[in-house]
Amino acid sequence: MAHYGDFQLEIYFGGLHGVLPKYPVDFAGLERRAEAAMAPSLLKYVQGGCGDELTQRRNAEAFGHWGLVPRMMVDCSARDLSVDLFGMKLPSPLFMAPIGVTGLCTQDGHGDLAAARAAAQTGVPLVVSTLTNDPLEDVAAAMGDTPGLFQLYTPKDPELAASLVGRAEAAGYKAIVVTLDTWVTGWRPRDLNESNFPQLRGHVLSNYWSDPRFRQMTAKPPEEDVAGAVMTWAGTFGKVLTWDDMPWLRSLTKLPIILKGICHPDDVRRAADAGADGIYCSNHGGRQANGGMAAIDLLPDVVAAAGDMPVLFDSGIRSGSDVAKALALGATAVGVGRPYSYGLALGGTEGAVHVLRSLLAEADLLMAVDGFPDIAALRAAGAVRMG
Ligand SMILES: Cc1cc2nc3c(=O)[nH]c(=O)nc-3n(C[C@H](O)[C@H](O)[C@H](O)COP(=O)(O)O)c2cc1C
Ligand SMILES: O=C(O)C(=O)c1ccccc1
Repeated sequence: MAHYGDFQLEIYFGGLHGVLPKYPVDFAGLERRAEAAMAPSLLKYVQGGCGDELTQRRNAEAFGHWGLVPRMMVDCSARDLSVDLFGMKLPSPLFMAPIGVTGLCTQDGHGDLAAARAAAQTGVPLVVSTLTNDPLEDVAAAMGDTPGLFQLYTPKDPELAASLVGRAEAAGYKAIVVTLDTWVTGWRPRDLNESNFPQLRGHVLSNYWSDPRFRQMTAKPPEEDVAGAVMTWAGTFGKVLTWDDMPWLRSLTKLPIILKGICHPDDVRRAADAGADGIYCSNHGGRQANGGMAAIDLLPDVVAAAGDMPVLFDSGIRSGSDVAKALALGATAVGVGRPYSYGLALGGTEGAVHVLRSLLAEADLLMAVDGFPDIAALRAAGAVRMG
């Protein structure tokens, strides 16, 4: 039986023939390489966060005060990392979180397609941002048999919202992830000090440019007047959503709706009452609000309130043990964010695949050593809070 952990032996055996891994297998090494390779403005945008980035740092550091307790004499020679999510049988609990500048992360500007191909190669689903350099239909087509989810930034124009969701459904996406925490952009000093905001320079707006409704909203076709179209985009980008909008959102699609940015158990209950199908616990990687708690510390209460609803999680996942801890604390599926952007920047599809395989190999080997043959066992064991 093949296991994700086999990547380890592949690397060691490669070394016997003088072949070393092309990219670092750890986050710190990966980030160092990305710092040297990426264009400074893109690096700032990806690496940076809100305020003094306290929440962003906490997100990653907080995994350190959660511990797994190993169990021995359990046969873990065969491991099963698969999970069920809305009827999809996924080979692993990992997914790629939506990253709106994925398109820019490869030099050719087609990073969204490169990420989609990484999804195709690994079976790790990609949550495709509203902000892409290639239209959502083209990104879906590059995913092969791996399911994709579409992340919606809900525009103020209701017809544009309906059009984007309808296109996603028609293109075969399996769920709509509605991001709630970004109708306005957080205070990001690294970007502000350089006036660095890629969208306002006309990047990653292809889903708008290609949209029939958006094209009705601009005076001239976007190709002829990028600056004008960008202003139309800025005018419609972020609708202020409240619970009263849920019936309308629900009416747009038959697909499962997942609400991204939910961190409070009362909001979980309201989401369930309002007809949401899934919860996505995340603080946007500390990019939107600073001063908050680490997302992983909020996950247990979110899971408890969610009952049978699946809970997706991201914010601070940097290693396979982080993945395992999020699962032990009740996440149904775990999102990797910044690390795969760095993988894309270093080696396109190959680099992203490397990052995903490294995370999965570490999680798999941890489960093997610690006596958890599958995700259910990990979840049943839980994690212990220290300090
Ligand atoms: C550069 C960048 C762009 C992002 N763009 C989006 C986006 O378009 N839509 C969205 O819902 N979240 C977006 N996010 C948030 C991610 O989906 C995810 O919540 C975050 O990256 C998790 O934090 P981590 O990468 O530090 O683990 C973005 C994150 C980064 C780093
Ligand atoms: O950069 C982000 O995190 C992001 O998702 C975003 C997208 C559009 C406007 C502001 C923030």
